[in-house]
Formats: sequence, structure tokens, C-alpha cells
Amino acid sequence: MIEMQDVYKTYPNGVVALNGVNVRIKQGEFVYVVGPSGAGKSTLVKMIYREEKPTSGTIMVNGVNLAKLRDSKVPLLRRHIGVVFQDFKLLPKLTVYENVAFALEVIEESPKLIRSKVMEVLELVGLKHKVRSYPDELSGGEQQRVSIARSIVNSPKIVIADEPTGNLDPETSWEIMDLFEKINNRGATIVMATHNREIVNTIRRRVIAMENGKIVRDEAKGEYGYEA
Ligand SMILES: Nc1ncnc2c1ncn2[C@@H]1O[C@H](COP(=O)(O)OP(=O)(O)OP(=O)(O)O)[C@@H](O)[C@H]1O
Repeated sequence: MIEMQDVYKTYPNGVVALNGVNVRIKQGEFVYVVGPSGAGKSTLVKMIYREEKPTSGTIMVNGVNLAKLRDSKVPLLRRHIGVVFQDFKLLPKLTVYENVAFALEVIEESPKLIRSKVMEVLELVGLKHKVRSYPDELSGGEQQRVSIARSIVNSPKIVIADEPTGNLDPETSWEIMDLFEKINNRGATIVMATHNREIVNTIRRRVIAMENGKIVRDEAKGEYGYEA
């Protein structure tokens, strides 16, 4: 489903962010990517939705080699991959409803289908009552729920999350993790870069640990394993 072979990434400034990464993630897995700051976690997850291209190596996602994928095909790839960020990245001038519907409108779904899908995912994340609110009228946790709703409205097979609890208090972080578990239980693969030791050590899943652009540990039901 997701397979990286000999992936190297050197940024234009000469920083080697990925230094020979080999990894295979099966459909339906829940994977944490951990490691110290600068280890290459974000770069690794960005490879999966083709936010960054590898300098060399192959990245197969849903049977397509992203290293060779034309830029014009990237929007098609992203329909099958949901992405959740630390800072939510909601559009401030759009309502909750519009932020979620936007992902479907760009692919020209019918208005009726858009409405039913948007309401279904907003119900799943517990925000049906906030459809008319704007992002700045919501708490951080609510904004992250909207961004999760947006990420899954296309029913993607893969959801990538880069530090999704990084801006949230502990209690809200647990609620957000419940949602990711729900999404995983519905069959989506989850790949989550995180610094949240407590969550990793409590909700035990596969842990891929990175250091200096390399995978240094890969364990089923692993631990966070760092002090910082
Ligand atoms: N766009 C970029 N241009 C140049 N260097 C970059 C870029 N993005 C990341 N880097 C560098 O690549 C290395 C890996 O960065 P990356 O963001 O992948 O690490 P990370 O493990 O996600 O770190 P953090 O936990 O701090 O988010 C770092 O040295 C970083 O400075």
C-alpha cells in the first residue's frame, strides 16, 4: 500500500533529511513516526502525499510511484489521501460546512451528495451543531475536528497526520486520538508524526523511530522511547 525503497531526500540547501529509508505500511495499519526534532519525520510523511519529491528512490502509494508522478496528477493522488496538520490549515473566510465541502466541490460532486457527505463526517467528529461557525469562533480542538472531517470527506484510504495534537491541551489531544482510532477502525491507514510520548505509550501501535534521516527502530506496539 505504502512502500518506500532506498529513499533519499536532500533539500536545495544541502540538508539531507532522508538518508536511505526503506519501509512498508499495509492498508489499515496505524503507524506513529517518532524521533527528535529534525530527524526527518515531516519529510517522510510529506513524501506520501507528494508534498516533497525524493531525490532518489521509489515511493509506491496505491500502486503508483510518486517519484515519477507528474505534477498534474498530484490532485488525483490527494483525493485518496487525507492530511491533517498541527496548525489545522482551515480557510478563515469559510464556515465549517464550507471548509469541509470545499474538498468535494473541487472534484465537482453533485450538491446533494456533497451535503450528505459533509453532514455525515461532521456528525462523526461531533460538530454538526457548528456548521455555520467560522474557524476563529472555534476552540483549537474543534478546529482540529473540522480539519479531520475535511481530511476524510473523500473517504481516503490513507490519512496522514503531522503533529495533529501539537497545538492542543492533553484532554483535547485524547479526544482527537479517539477520532483517529475511529477512522482507522473504518479501514483507513493512519500515518502520524508525533512528539506526544504519553499518547504513543498508551495507545500502543506500530512505532517507526527516526534519527538523522534514517529509520532506527520499527516495532509493532512500540514505545515512544525518547526523553525529549
Ligand atoms: N523545506 C526545507 N528546506 C530545507 N531544509 C529543510 C526543509 N524542510 C526540512 N528541512 C530540514 O530537514 C531536516 C528534517 O526536517 P523535518 O521537518 O523532516 O524533521 P522533523 O523530524 O519533522 O522535525 P520536527 O520534529 O522539528 O518537526 C531538518 O534538518 C530540517 O531543517
